[in-house]
Amino acid sequence: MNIDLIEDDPLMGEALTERLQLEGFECRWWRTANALIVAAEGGQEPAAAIISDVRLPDLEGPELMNRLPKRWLDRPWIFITGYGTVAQRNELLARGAFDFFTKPLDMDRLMERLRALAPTRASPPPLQTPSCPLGISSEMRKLHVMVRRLGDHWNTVLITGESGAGKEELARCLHLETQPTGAPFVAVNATSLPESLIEAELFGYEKGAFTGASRSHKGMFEQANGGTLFLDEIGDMALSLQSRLLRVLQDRMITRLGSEKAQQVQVRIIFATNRHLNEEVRAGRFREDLYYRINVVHLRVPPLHERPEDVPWLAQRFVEAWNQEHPSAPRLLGEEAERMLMAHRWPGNVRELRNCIERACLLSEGTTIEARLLQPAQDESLVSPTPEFGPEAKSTSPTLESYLREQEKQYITQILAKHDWQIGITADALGISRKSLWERMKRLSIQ
Ligand SMILES: Nc1ncnc2c1ncn2[C@@H]1O[C@H](COP(=O)(O)OP(=O)(O)OP(=O)(O)O)[C@@H](O)[C@H]1O
Repeated sequence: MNIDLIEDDPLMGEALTERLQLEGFECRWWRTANALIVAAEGGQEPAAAIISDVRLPDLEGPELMNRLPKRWLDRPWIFITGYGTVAQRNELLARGAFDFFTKPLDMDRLMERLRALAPTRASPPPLQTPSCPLGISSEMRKLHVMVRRLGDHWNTVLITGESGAGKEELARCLHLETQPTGAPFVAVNATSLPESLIEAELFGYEKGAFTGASRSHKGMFEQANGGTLFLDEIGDMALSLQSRLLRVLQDRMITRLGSEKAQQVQVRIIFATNRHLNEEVRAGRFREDLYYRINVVHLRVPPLHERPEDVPWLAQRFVEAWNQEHPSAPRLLGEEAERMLMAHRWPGNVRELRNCIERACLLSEGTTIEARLLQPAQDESLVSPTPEFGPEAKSTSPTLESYLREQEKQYITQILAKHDWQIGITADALGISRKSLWERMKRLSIQ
């Protein structure tokens, strides 16, 4: 099915065109009402459906309907407006509009509406995904099917979901399954560092760009060149940084701090957040234009309690990972242990489950993991501070835990400071991955 899109805003136009094409629609994009009028008067046939902005620079969208030959009015018109009122909606519908959407635009609902208009459109054949690396639940399988469908055609993807649900895991899967082998995957957490440092981390800097910049440094965009940049916690990013990011999205050009020279990067970007970005837009904390630009394809990772089938499957994977690392002390999950895992709600999601299994493997005295060891640690169940696994919850030593936590925090902070808060170098110095460092910084509230 083909679609005529009339939209003057370049960001909105690009985002809509990209999404329509990903959904399998052909899209013809008109930047002004006049361009369309001239083409229609010259004999141009209308597409199967028309999407139009209400407020165009040269004409109001509804007025445009009056200026076009009749054959153009027989098509379903869908209007988009930033300032929708009930009266305007009723007026548009009375004039024959098929539907009316207000901004922030719900892309998924718009696509649903368009798909309903093309019931006979051959839907893409279901993909065979015999093994899904994300889980066995139907929700995770569906996500995997989506990943495969995106194939090589995506530039920007938004992943949402609760903390620890597996957004980065999904991002890695998207990268691995759609990018050439060996292409870089660079993950960066938008809130892990103060604003000034995150800019330096993202865009890089030249020697002497600021106090402490003793040598030039390649930013994350450059490091991800030819591959994927995963930008986590995008909903918490400062507005000034959002503006810079928007410019990069427009032309994929970056400029190191302290440099005059812009350079082109070929980077696909995956954004992730555990916030509702449309609410952030309404509250003025997130740029509306950036929201449109990144909301082209939206994948939502459901929290673990919405897909309980994945709990024993994931637990089993974590035990297997332990066994591979510790072949002399193999562990086994018994039935009682599995029942216990299934009974918990996992407010900290997969991260909490993984930590719980790792701890139980470590503390287990025999091969079969004792069910009593499968209690969530108190500081991981941030959403529900009360341990849900019975009275044994009190058997660990909080004093030792809090002591170790404080030591860990002090040591990491000290090494971060020593390396100018550069995540990559600090992670190397500590002998852990960047991701692990971010996770620890988050858990220990290191700002
Ligand atoms: N499908 C999965 N298979 C194996 N491990 C997983 C899976 N999903 C998540 N995990 C593990 O759970 C932990 C949290 O996952 P991840 O970092 O992807 O979550 P997130 O949603 O990005 O969290 P945050 O919002 O806090 O950044 C990680 O250690 C990850 O390896």
